[in-house]
Amino acid sequence: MVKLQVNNVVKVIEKKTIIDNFSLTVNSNDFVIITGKSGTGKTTLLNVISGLTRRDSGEIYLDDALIGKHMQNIWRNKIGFIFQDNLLLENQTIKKNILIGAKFNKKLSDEEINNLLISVDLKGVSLKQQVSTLSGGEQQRIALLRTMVKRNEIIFADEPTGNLDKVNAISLVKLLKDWSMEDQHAVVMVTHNPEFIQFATKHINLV
Ligand SMILES: Nc1ncnc2c1ncn2[C@@H]1O[C@H](COP(=O)(O)OP(=O)(O)OP(=O)(O)O)[C@@H](O)[C@H]1O
Repeated sequence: MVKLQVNNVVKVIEKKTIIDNFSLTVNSNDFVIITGKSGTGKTTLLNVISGLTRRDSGEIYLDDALIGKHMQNIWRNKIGFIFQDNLLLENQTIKKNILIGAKFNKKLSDEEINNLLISVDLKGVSLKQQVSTLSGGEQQRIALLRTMVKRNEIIFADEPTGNLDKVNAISLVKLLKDWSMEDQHAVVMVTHNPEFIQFATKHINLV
């Protein structure tokens, strides 16, 4: 099923065409990876097709509904974001950080949260523990959970492994991929790391 349809999108910044007639079909089970050298427009593209940034022309459809040039609430509830800087609430507990994501959805029991933590290899941490006591990789997994519990239909991720070492980076992308396959969430991820292409159902290299 087509989740997101991007047709001939153009983005011009300061008279420079950064995105030139870009088209993409994202199905509900797609794991799209966008690579490209620095400055090729990866972040700009992600921001435009996710509605964070206004496009100059072209069409974007989400679930067959044409999305206006400005992001709308109806669309916002369907999409989630993961960034390099995960912006957790440093002085709050693991539980509180995860539940921020569940706010618009349902209340999760401690047992459900513990099961989620196990699913991202964080067995043994306490729900009352401050997130600041976790390592960078562990914090990034909490950020991933926070996004997952929103159950958005499509996740846009911009260099989500940027702060992680190689082992943690690959493990995070695997988690994202497993989750997207199990629950049929689409993912569109921007990365400079060609190692992740192995996980892609669609790969786009910007030049
Ligand atoms: N707000 C802005 N004002 C001016 N130029 C911009 C702006 N945003 C992006 N650009 C330009 O658009 C081009 C693409 O930038 P973008 O950040 O999308 O590339 P990128 O592929 O994500 O790069 P990197 O891998 O280094 O993060 C660059 O030349 C950048 O200077």
